[in-house]
Amino acid sequence: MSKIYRIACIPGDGIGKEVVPAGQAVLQALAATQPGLGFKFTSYGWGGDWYRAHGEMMPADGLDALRGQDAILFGSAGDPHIPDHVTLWGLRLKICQGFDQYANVRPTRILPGIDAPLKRCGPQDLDWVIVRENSEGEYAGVGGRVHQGHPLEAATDVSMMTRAGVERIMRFAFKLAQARPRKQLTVITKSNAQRHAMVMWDEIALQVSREFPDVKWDKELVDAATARMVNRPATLDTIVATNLHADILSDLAAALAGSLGIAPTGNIDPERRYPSMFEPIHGSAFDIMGQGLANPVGTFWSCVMLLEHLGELGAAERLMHAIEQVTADPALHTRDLGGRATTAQVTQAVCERLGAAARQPVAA
Ligand SMILES: NC(=O)c1ccc[n+]([C@@H]2O[C@H](COP(=O)([O-])OP(=O)(O)OC[C@H]3O[C@@H](n4cnc5c(N)ncnc54)[C@H](O)[C@@H]3O)[C@@H](O)[C@H]2O)c1
Ligand SMILES: O=C(O)[C@H](O)[C@@H](O)C(=O)O
Ligand SMILES: [K+]
Ligand SMILES: [Mn+2]
Repeated sequence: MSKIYRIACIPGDGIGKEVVPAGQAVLQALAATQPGLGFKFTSYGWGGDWYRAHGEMMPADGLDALRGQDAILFGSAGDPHIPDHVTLWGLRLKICQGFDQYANVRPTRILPGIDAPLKRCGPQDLDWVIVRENSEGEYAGVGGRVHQGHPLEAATDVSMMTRAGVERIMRFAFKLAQARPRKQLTVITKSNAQRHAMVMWDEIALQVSREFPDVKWDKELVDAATARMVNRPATLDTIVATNLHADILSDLAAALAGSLGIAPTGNIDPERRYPSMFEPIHGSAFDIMGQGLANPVGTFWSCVMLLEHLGELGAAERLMHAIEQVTADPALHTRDLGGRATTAQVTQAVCERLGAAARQPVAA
């Protein structure tokens, strides 16, 4: 039985336009070497260029086009000539919130061949998954601005947390921690300073923890967590944090594992009411866009997560193996990793490794 998955591709802006086609190329190479697996890609030219032409980042009814797809492969929202809040809210958040993709999952490991910056941290010491609450908190969008330009101008961004929202992300994180070998979860908080919503966050963590007696868990204030990530990385495994805290911690995690260009993410609707969306955690990278220098590995690893979400575990494993063979070779490192390889060379190398793997005789 042949399965053709429908994948919506939204390159967006900046290096998103370079890494998403690279991701499609490796998925295509995977399908070409695996009978019974296929992809039908539909690309959407939404983002900054669409905004210049139509006055919005994506069409008002754009979610309807995505609704019937099996998954979404996303690049980045962010254009040097459009305010960042317009691009982010008009595209990425419109999809994440519109499809209630409330669990943002961000694995970090030091891949083979990567020279990570911490001198006392070997690959075995850093193997984390950060679970980012992806629907509310600091990204609730609640707030306002009045009397602009006047001395009495005022502005607020209100972090909104709901019991339902916190319960579901805690449950997701405990379940994920339970499925990992160490069964260990660290709940990131700031309930010393933020005395309402973060206190509720802590209380709900404790309540949900009772459903998972086999998971060891602890609590860490977010500022101390940054130091722990650097000084005692091996004491962490699964981590759950609010929308903004996890956004920040995951860029730090990516840097500690070698580069922002490697880190993947899935914006997941665990209930599968809507398609989930996979993307590298990085943004448009204005400083290198259009030069063919972007590291596509974060997008490739996001494709692995996409395949896992679709239940294609064998294909996911094959792709991850090909990625790791390529990162193991310093001649195939892009500039962010200290190398000279281009996006195209890394992409071709992963496609070649997939072809070679397909030709290996299958062990009986
Ligand atoms: N999910 C998203 O759509 C998303 C995520 C982050 C930032 N953004 C947007 O992107 C724009 C730029 O944001 P920023 O500069 O803070 O973050 P960024 O992630 O775009 O770039 C930060 C630094 O990391 C480098 N970098 C990032 N990805 C790389 C890759 N694949 N290969 C090599 N180097 C890479 C960049 O060159 C830059 O020096 C902003 O508009 C921001 O809002 C969007
Ligand atoms: O806050 C943002 O800009 C986004 O969350 C982005 O940084 C991301 O990590 O997706
Ligand atoms: K991105
Ligand atoms: Mn981010």
